[in-house]
Amino acid sequence: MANLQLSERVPEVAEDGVWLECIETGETYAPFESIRYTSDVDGLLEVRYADYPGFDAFSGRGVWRYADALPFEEGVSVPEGDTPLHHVPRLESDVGVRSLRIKHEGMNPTGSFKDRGMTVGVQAARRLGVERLVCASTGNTSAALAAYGARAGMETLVLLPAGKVAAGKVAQASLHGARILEVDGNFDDCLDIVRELAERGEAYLLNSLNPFRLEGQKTIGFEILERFYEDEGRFPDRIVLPVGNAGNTAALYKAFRELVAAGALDRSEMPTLTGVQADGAAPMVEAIENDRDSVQRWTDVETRATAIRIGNPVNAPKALPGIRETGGTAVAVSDRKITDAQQSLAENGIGVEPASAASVAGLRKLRRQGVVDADEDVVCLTTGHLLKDPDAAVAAGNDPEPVPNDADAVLDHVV
Ligand SMILES: Cc1ncc(COP(=O)(O)O)c(C=O)c1O
Ligand SMILES: N[C@@H](CCOP(=O)(O)O)C(=O)O
Repeated sequence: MANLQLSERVPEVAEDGVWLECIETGETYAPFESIRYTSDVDGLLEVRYADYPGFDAFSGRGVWRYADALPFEEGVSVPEGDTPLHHVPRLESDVGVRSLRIKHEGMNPTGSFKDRGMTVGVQAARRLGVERLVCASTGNTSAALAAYGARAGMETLVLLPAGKVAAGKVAQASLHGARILEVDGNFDDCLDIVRELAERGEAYLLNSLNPFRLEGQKTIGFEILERFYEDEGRFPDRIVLPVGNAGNTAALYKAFRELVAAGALDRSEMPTLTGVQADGAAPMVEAIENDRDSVQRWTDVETRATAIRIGNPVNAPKALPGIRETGGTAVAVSDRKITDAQQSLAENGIGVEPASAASVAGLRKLRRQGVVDADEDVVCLTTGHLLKDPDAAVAAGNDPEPVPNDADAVLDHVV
């Protein structure tokens, strides 16, 4: 059973009040010594700090506004974070909750939340002096790693499941100069290979197994709480998010635990974490429904929301306690409902890729089931931009209508 308690003792291995801790064994590690943080460690690592700051310590903008809660003062930055928390009054009344806001992470520089992780993760790579970066990806991680690796002047390898990555993401990885290695397997197979490369010391792994990645991603939680409080004078009751490798679920829970440790948030104020997966790739939902402490890997996964086509969420040991400790749940939705939600968001002016829309589809389902109450304040996380997956957008949107090259004929056509 994972121990996610934020310890009070500062171990000798700490550098500037920062260390790594195994969540299974409690073993502590120097933060910037080894690039093989997956080999001799029994469980997932988490970054721990001697001090946890409250909201009043934060200043500036974007991810680095939260530098006091991060392992570095600055990172390899494009810059990232500071994404909108949209009001959606029509969708709010359609879903039937007291308030609904959309935190649109698609507005990050490469179009997904991964940038928040990479600004910290690639800085860690710099600090470690590594030259070669690697990731497995359903697309967005590869786009972000390629961009941040390029900015840091590092060699970047990305392993993708052949034929299963949306066009916009491959285009990004390609133009930013990553070597794109297409594997005849799914994302989980790619991650197995990447872990082995990292364990052999051949490259620095920048998937969300890397604890520094999740430090950047926890700033989503800080931003949501700060902005919501500024607007409404209270914290949201619930955050609904799509789940793939479960990094964001783990990262948001860490943000809440740190704010509690700082005395800036009461435990009872932690928003309820609510994960959403696609019907065809729902191992986390299965674990929650069966009250299990770990997930069982799904070897056959399929969904139109290719970003979350994942059968073995590596952050489950951090994320399952996050869902349970906040009183949350997890739910699976069909591809049809994901597309409906993508269309609803688009009708409200918010363009997202399919995986992102899973959050709204999940909220609708839970509201219908009465799991979410009508008097709740809810934030849905939308994780990637519409242009990431142009084929899905074209399939879900209106078809172009051919018209003659003549103004009168165009008017005749539109009346
Ligand atoms: C667009 C998008 N949404 C959601 C997810 C799932 O996020 P997580 O892996 O943090 O659960 C991913 C990648 O995994 C993604 O690319
Ligand atoms: N959706 C992800 C899958 C990998 O997730 P990571 O957060 O562990 O890097 C992607 O975009 O590749």
